[in-house]
Amino acid sequence: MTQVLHGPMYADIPAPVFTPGPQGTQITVRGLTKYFAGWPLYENFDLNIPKQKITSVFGPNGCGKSTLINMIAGLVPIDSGEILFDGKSLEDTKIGYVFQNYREALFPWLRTIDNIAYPLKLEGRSKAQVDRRMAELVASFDVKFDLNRFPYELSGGQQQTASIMRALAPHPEVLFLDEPFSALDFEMTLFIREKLQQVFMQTGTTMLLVSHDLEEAVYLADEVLLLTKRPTRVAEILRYAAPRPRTLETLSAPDFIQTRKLSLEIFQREVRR
Ligand SMILES: Nc1ncnc2c1ncn2[C@@H]1O[C@H](COP(=O)(O)OP(=O)(O)OP(=O)(O)O)[C@@H](O)[C@H]1O
Repeated sequence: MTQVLHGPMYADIPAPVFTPGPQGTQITVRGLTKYFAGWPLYENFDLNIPKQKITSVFGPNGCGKSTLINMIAGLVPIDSGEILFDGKSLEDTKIGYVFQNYREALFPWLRTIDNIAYPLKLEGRSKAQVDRRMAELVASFDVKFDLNRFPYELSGGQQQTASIMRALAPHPEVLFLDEPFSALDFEMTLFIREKLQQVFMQTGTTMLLVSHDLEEAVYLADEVLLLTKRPTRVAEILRYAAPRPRTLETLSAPDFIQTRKLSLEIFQREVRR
């Protein structure tokens, strides 16, 4: 008589159990898979992004830094996997997004002030609530330019400042920034970088920042997420705990230099692999 030694060959494969990240995790990514034109970019990718921290995303060209934050922010569909924000879905989470290309980010037919207030109006806030929030934003960004101008009448740095103010207006739980400085000159980069740091210190908003510039990535970060070439995995996550505010002196401090050096070594190892 034939004995059945194993279970049924065609039993359904059980769905993987969702394992939440450790205490203090804001975004949990599990089993994320994304193919472009039949080629895997991410396959079964897991990640925990900490709450009330700045995470910088750095990695080889084309490894999928922008696609990663765009998938988490719901701008690019995923093939499979699960992404939760503090245990909630994206639909139940307030997010803000700052695009690299500020020229196309603001509505050209709205005055800058109305661009910034736009998400508050979408939320149905009263005029008094909008005015109060606008006053707070103007104070915290120390805005010196005329918000009644149209975006095309502003400099690039002023437009990007307005984009960041708009993204922060509704008090997002998470702020996504895709290379927010790359289209700005050096002076404006320094200015906006400091503003972002100030806002972070005031509000503790979780930020996920894609950067091409390693110095900038480390300077702002609590964690540097280093990615591999595609199919993309986490190469390493480096913690950088220098106190804030970080200043020009930070750039020559031993722990900053050490973190940047280690990031560069990991990056080069992954590029050569
Ligand atoms: N809509 C798309 N269709 C096909 N391929 C895409 C699409 N979007 C992105 N890709 C490919 O996916 C890969 C990752 O792109 P992504 O822009 O996310 O990378 P990145 O790391 O941000 O790039 P970079 O370092 O150049 O800014 C690239 O090879 C890109 O060509």
